[in-house]
Amino acid sequence: MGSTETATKPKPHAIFIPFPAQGHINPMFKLAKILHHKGFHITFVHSEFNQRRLLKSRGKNALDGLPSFQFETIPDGLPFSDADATQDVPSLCDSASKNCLAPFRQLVTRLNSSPGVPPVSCIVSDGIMSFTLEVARELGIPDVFFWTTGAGGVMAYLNYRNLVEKGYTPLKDCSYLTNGYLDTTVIDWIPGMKGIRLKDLPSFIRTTDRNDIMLNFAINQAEKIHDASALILNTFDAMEPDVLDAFSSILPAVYTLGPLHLIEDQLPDNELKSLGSNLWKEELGCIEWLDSKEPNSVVYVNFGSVTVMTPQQLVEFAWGLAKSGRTFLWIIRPDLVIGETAILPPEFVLDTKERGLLASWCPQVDVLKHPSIGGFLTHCGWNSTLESICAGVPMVCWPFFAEQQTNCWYCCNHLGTAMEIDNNVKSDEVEKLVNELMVGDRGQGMKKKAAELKKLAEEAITAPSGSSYKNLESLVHDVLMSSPAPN
Ligand SMILES: O=c1ccn([C@@H]2O[C@H](COP(=O)(O)OP(=O)(O)O[C@H]3O[C@H](CO)[C@@H](O)[C@H](O)[C@H]3O)[C@@H](O)[C@H]2O)c(=O)[nH]1
Repeated sequence: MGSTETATKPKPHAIFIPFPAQGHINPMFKLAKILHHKGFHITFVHSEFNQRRLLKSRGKNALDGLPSFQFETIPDGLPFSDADATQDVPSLCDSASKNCLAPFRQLVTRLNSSPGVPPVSCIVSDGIMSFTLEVARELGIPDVFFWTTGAGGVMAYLNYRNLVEKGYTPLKDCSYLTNGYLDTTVIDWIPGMKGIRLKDLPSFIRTTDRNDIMLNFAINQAEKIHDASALILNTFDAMEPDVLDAFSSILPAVYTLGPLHLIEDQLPDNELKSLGSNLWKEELGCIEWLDSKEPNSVVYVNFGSVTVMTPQQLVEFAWGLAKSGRTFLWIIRPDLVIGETAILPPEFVLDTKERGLLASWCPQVDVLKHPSIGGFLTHCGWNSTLESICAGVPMVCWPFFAEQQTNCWYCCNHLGTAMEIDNNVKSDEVEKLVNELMVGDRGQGMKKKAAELKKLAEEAITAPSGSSYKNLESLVHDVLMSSPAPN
């Protein structure tokens, strides 16, 4: 391409629209930064609700953006709330699919008539915000879906309709939730997921209602993948080879680009790199506290941005940690406990004050790669799973909902980097598994496996032959800059 042509041709303009929740925003934000570094003009769309939270947690300039990296907002369709909390997920899914198309279309129209802004040339849409396909079709531009789960999660959701048609879900009645049916029913026909039980499939099958919002939302959104220009996953080929192999005959264009936080890490230290996406204020003192601890001595406890638990479950975790005698960093989100502020027993606080640090939110990637962290007690969200593996940290998993059960199954049974804690959590089991994780033979074996995967993750993003490195190059050149619109 000649220099005159380069000077006149507008930049490619990618509009990013994540589902408005932390675990979705983070990986999409990282990809947006990476594409900006590659010369794209970026518009990153937040919900109005999250815009308020970002301004609160990151300061009034948080959404000023940079030249060619702009933030925009659209309403999520839920009633106004001033809370600094995770929104109700089923309501948000329902509302986003019904109410976001019109404001999104208006936004794109406005951007396309804004002087100095290059025309929107591609959409990078969260896989569960598939209403964007309509706008892509109208404009004749590619719409690439970013599913922020692992490949296993996507494969499971793609088989939800089969599970309904074969009669596995909805469950006949509530007794099926506890009578062993979920634990003993092995599903042997999902490609690439041999040996998975109903218990390990994404939690929305645990319903007795065929009209359940989340069951139907998952079915509908997963089926839309076939209409997208391509599918992006924040995973890497050596992490989920069986499912990814199985995808090759089902989905034509899958781009494994992960781990994106490792690619983000390689960006030059500048204003772009320092843009952040956390909805809660990070307590940076955690890192200083970790600096004072011995290598591999600290258990890190964090259940992500959506998990909630009962006051009793909180107390079981607390006493389990206390009885383990281990040093711990426990992140307790302000809205972690159902219906109330988290209250820990005063005896627990007194008992552990020399060796426990409690905080409400932290810079998790930095925490996990800190040398003093020896293990992670997690809910097994996909980002946490990937971030833990990339830091070579083994896990104890307490999956809460969505595809966390699937991630947990995969880490425990295939990767060998995790152990599962019973859903009906008891302090004795927490104590036992935390000690096994930190000093037991099993924990040491898991740590070795995690270290091997960490190396493979690093290889995946390395030029010139890393699978994620190559996929990113071909996504940019073959799809985002030149592909025709979906039919
Ligand atoms: O104190 C904290 C806690 C979390 N995080 C970050 O927040 C994200 C949390 O993501 P994830 O671990 O995936 O958990 P959830 O927030 O629960 O994520 C939702 O989205 C994920 C991606 O689709 C799904 O895998 C989960 O099931 C779903 O609950 C990660 O990037 C963390 O690094 C922090 O920076 N600091």
